Amino acid sequence: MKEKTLRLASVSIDSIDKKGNGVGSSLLDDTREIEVVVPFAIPGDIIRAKLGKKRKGAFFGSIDEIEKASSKRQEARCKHFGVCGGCRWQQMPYSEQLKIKDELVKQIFEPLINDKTCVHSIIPCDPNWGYRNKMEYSFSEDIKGNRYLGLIQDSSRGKVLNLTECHLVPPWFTNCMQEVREWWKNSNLKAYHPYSDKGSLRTLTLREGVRLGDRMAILTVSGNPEYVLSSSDIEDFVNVIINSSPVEKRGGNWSIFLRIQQVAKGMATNFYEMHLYGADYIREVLYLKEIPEPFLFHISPTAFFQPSLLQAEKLYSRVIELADIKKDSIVYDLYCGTGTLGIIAAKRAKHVVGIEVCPEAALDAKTNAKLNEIDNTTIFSGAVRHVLSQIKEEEKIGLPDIILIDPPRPGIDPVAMREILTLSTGKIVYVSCNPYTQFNDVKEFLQNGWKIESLQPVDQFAQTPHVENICVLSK
Ligand SMILES: C[S@@+](CC[C@H](N)C(=O)[O-])C[C@H]1O[C@@H](n2cnc3c(N)ncnc32)[C@H](O)[C@@H]1O
Repeated sequence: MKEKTLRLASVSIDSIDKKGNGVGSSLLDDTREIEVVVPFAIPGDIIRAKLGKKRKGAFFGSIDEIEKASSKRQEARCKHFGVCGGCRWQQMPYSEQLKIKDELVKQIFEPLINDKTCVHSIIPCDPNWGYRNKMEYSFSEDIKGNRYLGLIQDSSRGKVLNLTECHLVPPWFTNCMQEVREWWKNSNLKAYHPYSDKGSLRTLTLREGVRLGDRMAILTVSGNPEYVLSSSDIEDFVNVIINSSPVEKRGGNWSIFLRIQQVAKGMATNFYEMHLYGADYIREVLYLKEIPEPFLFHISPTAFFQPSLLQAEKLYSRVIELADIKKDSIVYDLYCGTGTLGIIAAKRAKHVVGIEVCPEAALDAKTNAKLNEIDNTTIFSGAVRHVLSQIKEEEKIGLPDIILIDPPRPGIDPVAMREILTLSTGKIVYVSCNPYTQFNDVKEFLQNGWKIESLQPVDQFAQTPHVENICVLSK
């Protein structure tokens, strides 16, 4: 097949877009100024870019050659850099990444803040390599039958890279994933193909409870009955995982699950979990600033946990500091996950209410309250929008003095927002891993009489463009 020749343009990169791509301008045909988005380019670079499609007013380009490198450019650490969609900022020193993230949060919130708003400097990610405690790898097969297990390639619509190194995770993740790839290559199992609904293997998720050395592996497979795994396939998988790092050599537990993902046209996707081996959770221990005793958390396979232990400790310590909880405070912890923030807050508060939609995480939150000898919390399993209206109707639990909010990336849904706005409270501490959706929500709070007290960015995602942000609101 003849390869399409793409037009070339020299692009001076001067900014970064929402996804962390370089953005710059170029003169097309020496006359027309165009905007070009170039993945892996950074401000100060002059790039000869191959021009692709125009999307939302800008051309999408790829690096053909770096004509002049930015003075900030450095050698990437990983051999997969530039292809892998995992960490896209390795070509910038970490100090530069922090500067950009710090500026980005200020830029996003600029229309909502004034001279009185306290904008704190970003809390760095330390260490900024090897910090992740969870990674999901995808199985894929091409038409020639070549098999791939690894991360999705950048800008590729799901093409998978056979990863052999990764510096965001501890080494055992990559070793274990490679052992699973070898096992798969010697088996008759096919990778799942979403368009045809054929094949078995979808993803391999690895998680770690860092302090106690617990490790979890979750194999997600198709729910199509034609492609179920045999008991010997499952047994082999378990053995591969256990033998990849035997517990006798390292301490800590293995926890292994099979997750069955059932898709049917017009129906919501269903997940079923089969516990295959070891404990049905991993444990994590957290140390918080100015709280002498450590906290212990059990985490189920489907439950959310912050992606880096050390950054989670810094994030939670800062949230508790900014919330300034008093002995008689009633605290609501919305989107509470395994109960982490609420349980820590409960040490200082009169009562804490946690709300979490994932039933397994809500159950973990109840277990975690007991494990930490906390008896002043009530955990509700359900969506924030439903539980808040139920709490108000029943009038058994007092209204909050402080609300902690930590929703998923899309932010607070409109019905939940309406419910939160009807709660009379003095303070909101809003944590988000997506400052863009956080900005929209905060704008709505401001339209309803709230004001921003402070902003505190926290870097939980070094080597990537993502940033976490805390916003404190008062009324
Ligand atoms: C970013 S996590 C934060 C969890 C927790 N605060 C922590 O630090 O571990 C967001 C949590 O919100 C939960 N969630 C998502 N949508 C929800 C909803 N509509 N109502 C309640 N919880 C929801 C998710 O299951 C997830 O546990």
